[in-house]
Amino acid sequence: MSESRKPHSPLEQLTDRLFATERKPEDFRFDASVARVFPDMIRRSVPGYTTVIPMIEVITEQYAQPGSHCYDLGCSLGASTLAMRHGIRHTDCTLVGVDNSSAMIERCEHYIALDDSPLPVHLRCEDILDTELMDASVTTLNFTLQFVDPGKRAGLLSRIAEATRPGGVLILSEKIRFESDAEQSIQTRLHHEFKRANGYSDLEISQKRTAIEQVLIPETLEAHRSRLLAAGFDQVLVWYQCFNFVSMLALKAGPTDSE
Ligand SMILES: C[S@@+](CC[C@H](N)C(=O)[O-])C[C@H]1O[C@@H](n2cnc3c(N)ncnc32)[C@H](O)[C@@H]1O
Ligand SMILES: O=C(O)C(=O)C[C@]1(C(=O)O)C=C[C@@H](O)C=C1
Repeated sequence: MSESRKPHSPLEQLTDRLFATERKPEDFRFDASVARVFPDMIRRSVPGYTTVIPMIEVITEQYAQPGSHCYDLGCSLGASTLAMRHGIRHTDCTLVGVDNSSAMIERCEHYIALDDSPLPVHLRCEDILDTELMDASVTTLNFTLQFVDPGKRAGLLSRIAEATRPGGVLILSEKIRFESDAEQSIQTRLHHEFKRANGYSDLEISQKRTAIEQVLIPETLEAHRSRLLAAGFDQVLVWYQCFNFVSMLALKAGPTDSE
């Protein structure tokens, strides 16, 4: 077999060039071509991603409760799942990763197998809108809710809040939009500069923007905050922001919180 026809190993680190040449406009999907380059794509596209992932481990360590379930909803290749796995200190916790892209789940299995932590990871190739949630202490939606139909977001968050134990949390990372047009335009420009600094061309930035326009629907921080409170969480705080990307922590009050 010639060098160029060798099959890629499932874990080979490939550079994202998906939007580098002119292509016909099509909605972005998490298919096999995206799964192949995803570690490179998300690191070069989401400001703060390389900080958020290790902090998910720190937050999970604080809030994972013995005997509870921990969920990573929209786990992709398992970067956030592995951060949770390393943060969980209780051997009787059940860690579940869910994604409805079979290309992502297949590769995720390889990454999980390579990781040496003993806690089992249960992977489900399912829609997070249908997946069963119960007795949770930590749930993560790391840049996933933004891809869910806006009309279905409140129902999902209510189901998560209902499944969460007192003292448990939801880690919610999202691309956001801003009330003020002036701020929207500054933060978008800075995000695009971040992409440029990471080697993306103007063509790549503009074609990706068109591809995600109808698929990734950002909301304001206030919309997130009020919906999380309405869903049944007691407190919402922003623990990270870089340009138009934020990560929030939504908490359910614990048994000792009012003392
Ligand atoms: C930006 S990626 C998440 C990144 C990942 N959490 C990480 O930290 O590396 C979004 C993922 O959500 C998945 N996704 C989007 N909508 C979904 C849904 N309704 N049900 C299940 N997975 C979904 C996509 O397939 C994709 O893998
Ligand atoms: O907003 C953009 O330009 C992005 O590329 C963001 C984003 C994301 O936030 O998930 C979009 C799709 C890919 O999953 C990687 C990054």
